[in-house]
Order: sequence, then structure tokens, then C-alpha cells
Amino acid sequence: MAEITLKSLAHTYLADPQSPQDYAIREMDHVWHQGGAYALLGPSGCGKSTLLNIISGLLEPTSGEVLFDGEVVNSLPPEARNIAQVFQFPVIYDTMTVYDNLAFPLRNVKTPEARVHQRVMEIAEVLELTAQLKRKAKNLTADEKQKVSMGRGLVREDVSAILFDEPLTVIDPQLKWKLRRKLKEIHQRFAITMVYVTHDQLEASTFADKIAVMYEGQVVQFGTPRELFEMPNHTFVGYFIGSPGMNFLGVKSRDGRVMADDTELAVGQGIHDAVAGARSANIKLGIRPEFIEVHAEPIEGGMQARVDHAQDLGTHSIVYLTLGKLPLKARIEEDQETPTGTAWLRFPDEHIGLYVDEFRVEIEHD
Ligand SMILES: Nc1ncnc2c1ncn2[C@@H]1O[C@H](COP(=O)(O)OP(=O)(O)OP(=O)(O)O)[C@@H](O)[C@H]1O
Repeated sequence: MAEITLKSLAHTYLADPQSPQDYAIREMDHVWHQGGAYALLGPSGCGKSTLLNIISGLLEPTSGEVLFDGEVVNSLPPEARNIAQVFQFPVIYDTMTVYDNLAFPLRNVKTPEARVHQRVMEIAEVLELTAQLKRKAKNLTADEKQKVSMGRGLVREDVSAILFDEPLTVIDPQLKWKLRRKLKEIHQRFAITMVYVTHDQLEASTFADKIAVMYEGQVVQFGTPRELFEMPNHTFVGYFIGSPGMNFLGVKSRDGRVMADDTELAVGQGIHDAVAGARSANIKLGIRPEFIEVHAEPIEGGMQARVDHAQDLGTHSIVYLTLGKLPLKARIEEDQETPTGTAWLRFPDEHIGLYVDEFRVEIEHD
């Protein structure tokens, strides 16, 4: 088992890179601590698989170092790194039985047969494969094959880490939820470092204690699901996490007021000072739909907005609003009145994030 450190790591697939855009991984430093359950979350093409393949040794980075427990492993081939990897599609031996497939990684490292049996039975039980153990892998369903593939990744206790690259893609939605819970259970039982790649925020937050959000080849935030929700560090995290994502309004300071386009925003002095003091003209105010106060009647300090429509989602509604010329989304709970026509909005200062050149800045509240 190992702590995995990435030091000044960068990777490009191009022979002659000219700009940061040419890098699949832009220079980064990151630590995956021993025993953690982590997710690597980001949209298609942000560099997740590239990063995983660098850690497992399938790919050599253009620059920087990969360290396992402080030892540089850049030149070690995958088999010497002692990493188990589970891919999107099953990697199993069709002609072998399920039992032999699960036993394979253990027999490969000369594990005594009694121990092989113990481990195979244990993993088969957790993954509910016991009844299939004697069957040939080729006769299994796609779901069952992927479970065997995951079992092969999980069966060795002595691995440095287990890397999962979107392992539940081919799994039926009902079973997906169950398998995620199983993985979590396995993690808690065996305390192996696990890194789980996905583009699905729900999948990431049900599995991981901490999530690394990747965007354009960079980890833009590494935090608990709650931190990512409450304090997104980067506009991309605000937009990507949450459903719907965070509202962002381009703002500037004019005559002592905070303006979004031609609309004055009712916000505290601390926010005004931060907007006025920003070193760039790219300033965005971010507020989550959950934190916008929406009133059906005028209230003191409320900003008047037009209600365009509401989407009833059963336990809550999403209201689509226009403030001045700017579109906004707000979440209204079941027991709250959904306004029609006009609404009055308040942005509580403590729930406002301010982003300069896309990164969150500190606000000194009064
Ligand atoms: N073998 C390759 N040769 C050239 N470019 C590649 C190669 N593999 C990936 N890329 C490019 O590197 C970038 C990162 O790709 P990567 O597959 O790591 O992203 P990802 O986040 O895993 O995406 P997905 O979820 O779609 O697999 C993309 O721009 C991709 O086109």
C-alpha cells in the first residue's frame, strides 16, 4: 500500500508542444494519501485517463515525477508498480472459470493455494459472484463479466493502489448503485488506496471521501463533496458540481456600486471592496441556486426579477428568473411558495463566492 505523489507532473502527446493547450496534463503537484478513497472527476477529454495511465506506468510522463512512498517510480514498468487497474470494459479470460479468473492475479504472484481460495471466496461473496464461480467467464452477462473484472482488481491485498477507470459504464443502472456501495464497503474493509475516475458527480461523491476535480489537464480543486459544493475554488467546479450548477454573473464596480451588466446588485460592503480591488476585469459573482432567497412579495433589500418559468421536480422546484438582463436559476423547496410573474431576490453575503480570472478570492465580510 502506498502514498502516491505527483511532482511537477506534465504530459503532452505532441512532439513539439507550443502552449499549455497542447498538454493533456498541465504541470501539477498532487498527493493521494495511503488508504484514501478518492475520485478523479471531470468532463470528457480533461486528462483523467492520461493521469491514471501515468500512475499505473502504462504511460511515461513528458516531465515530472511519480513517487510511491517517496520512491521515484517513473522508470518502473506497470508490473513492477504493484498497481491493480480496473477498466471501463471487462478484462477477463473468457475460457477460464470465474474462480480461476479471480484467482489469477494471486497465483501470478505465487500466493499459497489455501490463501488463494480464502481470498477468492471472500471477494466473490462481496461481489455476489459465489453462485457463478464454476461457470466459464464467456457464458456470463456483461454485468457479471465486469464484476469479475473488478474482482480481479480487488483480490490482491498487497497492491499499492487500485485504480478504477469508469468501471461502471457498462453496468445496468440498478446494479450500478449497489456496486458503488460494495466498492465503498471493500475500501472500508481493506483500507487500500483507491482512485476512481468518473465524469459523474453522483458516482464520485458516493464513492469518495475526497474528490479531485480536473479541468483542462489540471486539478482545479481537491476537497470533500461538501467543500466542492459550498466553496468551489474555480468557476468550473461551481458549474460542474450541483444540479443545476452555480449561477455566475460578470460584475464590476461603478460609482461605489456592484453592477452586473446594468443591474445593481444588493450585496455587502465586503463584496464591493473585493470587486473594486480586483486586479483583473474578469470578475464573476457566484451563487448557488440553493442559496438564492426567492420571495413572492417585495422585501427590504430585495432585487426585483422576472419569473420565466418553474420546473417542478417533486421534492423541490427550479425557478428560472431574469434579473435585469441576466438569467438565474434558484431552487425552491416543496413547502415554499413558488412566485409567478415577479419575484424579489436576496443573495446572502455568506453564500456569495467571488471569482477573479476564474479562481475564488477571499472576501472580508463586515
Ligand atoms: N493516445 C493519444 N494520443 C493523442 N492524444 C491523446 C491520446 N489519448 C488522449 N489524448 C488527448 O489527451 C487529452 C486528454 O485525454 P484523456 O483520455 O486523458 O481524457 P479523459 O478525461 O480520460 O476523457 P474520457 O473521459 O473521454 O476518457 C484529450 O485532448 C485527448 O484527445
